[in-house]
Amino acid sequence: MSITWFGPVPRVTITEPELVREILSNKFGHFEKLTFGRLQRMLHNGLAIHEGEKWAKHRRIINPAFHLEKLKRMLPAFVECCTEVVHRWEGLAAVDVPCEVDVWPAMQNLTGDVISRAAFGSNYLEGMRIFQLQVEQVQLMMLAINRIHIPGYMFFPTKGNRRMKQIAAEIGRILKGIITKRENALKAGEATSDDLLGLLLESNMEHCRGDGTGITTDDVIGECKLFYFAGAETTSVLLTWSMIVLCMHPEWQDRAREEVMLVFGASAPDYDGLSRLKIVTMVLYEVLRLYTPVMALQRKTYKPMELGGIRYPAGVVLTLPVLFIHHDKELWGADADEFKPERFAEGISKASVDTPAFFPFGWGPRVCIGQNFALLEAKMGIAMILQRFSFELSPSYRHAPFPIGLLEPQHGAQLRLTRLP
Ligand code: HEM
Repeated sequence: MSITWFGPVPRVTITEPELVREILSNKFGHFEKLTFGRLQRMLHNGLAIHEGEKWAKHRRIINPAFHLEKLKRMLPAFVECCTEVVHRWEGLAAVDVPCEVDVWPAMQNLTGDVISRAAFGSNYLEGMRIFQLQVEQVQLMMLAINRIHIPGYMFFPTKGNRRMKQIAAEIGRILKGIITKRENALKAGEATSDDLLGLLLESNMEHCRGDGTGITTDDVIGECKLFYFAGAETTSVLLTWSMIVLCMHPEWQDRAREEVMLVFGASAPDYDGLSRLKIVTMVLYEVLRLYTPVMALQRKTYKPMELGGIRYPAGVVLTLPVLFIHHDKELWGADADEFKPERFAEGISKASVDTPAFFPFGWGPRVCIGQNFALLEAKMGIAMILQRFSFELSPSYRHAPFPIGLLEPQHGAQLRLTRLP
């Protein structure tokens, strides 16, 4: 644990996994999530990140979208999106003649496409445009954060700030268009409420009936934006690092491919088969440990409280440095920095020494809502790629994990893909 006083707000970094779990479990309601106030203002974006009763209500409405049965029904959409990527690559690579591809943008498109279909069903093409705009928005924000030294800079009419406002307006316009179309279709009995937008709109209708159970149209928009924001880049980073790491460790690439071929042969992966992929799952967990996409979590004490024998007043910001914890030699052993998927052979709880210390999706009531979605998507993507290609690092690849929002490959992920016979 380390304590720093930064301006008027005391900040504490908590590295003990037991305390991290206690904070994230929030049993006694002492902690609140830091909503991205400043970040959201910079994004000109009303993401639906709430606290208290409002959060609980949203979670009640959205959770059904992630039930196992719903996820299973999304699989054909996952297959379609992954097929598009591998077909594009098959067009570039010949058997025995490798082609060079930066796989990162391809993975970004893939995960944006998947979220679009899951969220908007038949309206997914309009949704894809939102995803591209969100990517640009986050890039502009990161540039601005690195430049901001002047208070109020984000409100200056600079080129970047003007573009961010334009983007926010365009996203709002597209979403309103999708929502109106879908509402009309629902009224005409032509649409189902199977996708996320359908669920949100059903709830919005309840809100309009005034029984207090539903959410407003602005909330629907905020929720759709949050989906892209939380679900697309995180999963694309996981897929990208997985491919890079499998290049660095060809023996694991071979083992993972053997497993995939044994379970699926040349057929499209199905849910039951994906659940049986042990090696691929171990590889993904080890990538999430070493290249944790969300590097740190934050909470704030809501009232005076005691933690690990120390008393804290209200208003203290607690940083939980997940990436650091995932590399701690005391928790993971002397080989903590090495890629060793076998440490997950007996599951997550036995992977670390003495106490569970694996938090890529957070923990407790606010654990990532999309973790099963993300893992299913990543398994599907990796399995379909392994079925068709072998891959190695290109000589132009430079290994540079870069902590910019998420942990990203700074110079891209240039790989050489060879089609399998
Ligand atoms: C590898 C992929 C992913 C990673 C590493 C990841 C990581 C996380 C983490 C660490 C949190 C907790 C933040 C906190 O406690 O402060 C979180 C929350 C969340 N994630 Fe994910 N996520 C991933 C994929 C997804 C996907 C695919 C979706 C949606 C389709 C999603 C939607 C959300 C939402 C809505 C929350 C907020 C939950 C709440 O506040 O109750 N995530 N994610």
